[in-house]
Amino acid sequence: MNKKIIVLFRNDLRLDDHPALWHAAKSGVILPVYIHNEQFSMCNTAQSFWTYYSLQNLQATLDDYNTQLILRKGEVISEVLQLAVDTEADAVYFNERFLPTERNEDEQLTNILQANNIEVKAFYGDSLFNLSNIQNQQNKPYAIFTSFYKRCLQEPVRKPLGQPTNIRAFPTKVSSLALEQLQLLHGNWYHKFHHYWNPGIDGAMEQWELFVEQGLFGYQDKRDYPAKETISKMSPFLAVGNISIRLLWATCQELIDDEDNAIFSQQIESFLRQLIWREFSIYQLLNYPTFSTDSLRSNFQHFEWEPHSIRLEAWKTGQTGYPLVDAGMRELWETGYMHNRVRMVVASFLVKHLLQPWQEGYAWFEHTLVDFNAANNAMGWQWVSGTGIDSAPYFRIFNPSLQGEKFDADGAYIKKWVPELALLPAKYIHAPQTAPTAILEQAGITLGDTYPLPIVDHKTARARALERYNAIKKA
Ligand SMILES: Cc1cc2nc3c(=O)[nH]c(=O)nc-3n(C[C@H](O)[C@H](O)[C@H](O)COP(=O)(O)OP(=O)(O)OC[C@H]3O[C@@H](n4cnc5c(N)ncnc54)[C@H](O)[C@@H]3O)c2cc1C
Repeated sequence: MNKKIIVLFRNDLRLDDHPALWHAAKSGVILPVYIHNEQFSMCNTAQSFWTYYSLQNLQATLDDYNTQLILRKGEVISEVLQLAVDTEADAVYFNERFLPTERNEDEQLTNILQANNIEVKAFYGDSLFNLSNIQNQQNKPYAIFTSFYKRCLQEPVRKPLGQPTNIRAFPTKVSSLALEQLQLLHGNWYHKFHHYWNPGIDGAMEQWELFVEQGLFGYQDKRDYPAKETISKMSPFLAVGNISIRLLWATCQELIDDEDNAIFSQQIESFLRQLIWREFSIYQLLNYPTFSTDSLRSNFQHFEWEPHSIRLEAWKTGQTGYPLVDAGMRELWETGYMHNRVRMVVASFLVKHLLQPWQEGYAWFEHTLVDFNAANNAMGWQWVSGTGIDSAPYFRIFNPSLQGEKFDADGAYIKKWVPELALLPAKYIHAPQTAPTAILEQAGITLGDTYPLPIVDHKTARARALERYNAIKKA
């Protein structure tokens, strides 16, 4: 009963429904540990801001149990082994992860610890379903989302475990680095993120309750409109595990089961469907280990991209002359987040209008998104680029101006993030170059000076992209 157990915290920075912690708390005394590996976790990203404040919040929550979170920096396997030896730990518990590099690391860690007679227990990680059990009738991975989705709905989702009632710390003191020594924060780019987010366990619960109260019951109808705040914004909390995906699922199921909510069940189910998109992305990462680096459709190896640093920079900085694209890219830089509809439009624009390899977009999102997640990011880019399985066909090319007219009809989203267009009437806001000179003057806009002219012409860019695509179709 008094086993000494090290519990590793990685992308599960919470106490609630944390299987490794839950089982360790029942079996002995605990040493909670977080090891920052600069090699794997990219430094100086928007997500390191999130991790920093999540760790701060996790430590504060553990204080209630008189337990210290031990922080270390360096190579994970040797750090864990050293800690286990120094503290005479009997066991190391952790929740599984999904990235190939992480799975490899966990496997090596397990082997080394076991070779040193230290028990290792790995618990199922942050997915709703046991994805390794999900295969089609030919015992192959599902390639179509709808079939995968229907299959998932037949699988049980384990109820969330809650928070351990008691956590008992190791009896002896163990040295820890101070949070600052992990050097997660560099420069001051992300200070402004505090205006928009409250990372950590408490912030996750607040955000979730707010969404259930104000967004969930209208989710399906409004989720595509970036100016309407009816999406959950749970993605950054899920990315580092401030909240359990199973808790979101269980809350929604309870609401669906409540007869008073019968007329809203479709809205709630639509939200659950998005959670299964998240499962589908993890599933692809598990089945295709190079998912986040290589196009799954092999004919794209022959695609003639046009790497171009000036175009790429214009896209990154929101200076393309396409207002919806620019609004999205500036929202991203300002807040570390971008609405899903706009992510699809900016991604399509980069890959198809500007002919930049999708991996460039993936890398920029990895750097700037507070919700960066390799599986979702890879699926998003491969879906838009037409390079993935069950993805949008390459020849379907979004017209960014029409997307704006459809999903931001009055231009409220654009006006918020591209303020130099704020005085332009809605009729012209999605394509300022079509506005008469007098209207531009009244709105204080000089195209090419206060706001860029379109970096490429839509029709020409579309034709060029289709030409390139036809070339690989024949290859
Ligand atoms: C090019 C591109 C890149 C993306 N990169 C990421 C990324 O790095 N991290 C990330 O979490 N999501 C990514 N997405 C998916 C999606 O845009 C975000 O999950 C969503 O915008 C997050 O906002 P939300 O939490 O308010 O979502 P909601 O609409 O409230 O959905 C709830 C949850 O469902 C899941 N979800 C919703 N849409 C998707 C989707 N299309 N694919 C997978 N899961 C989904 C997310 O976990 C999300 O938090 C990307 C999409 C595209 C097109």
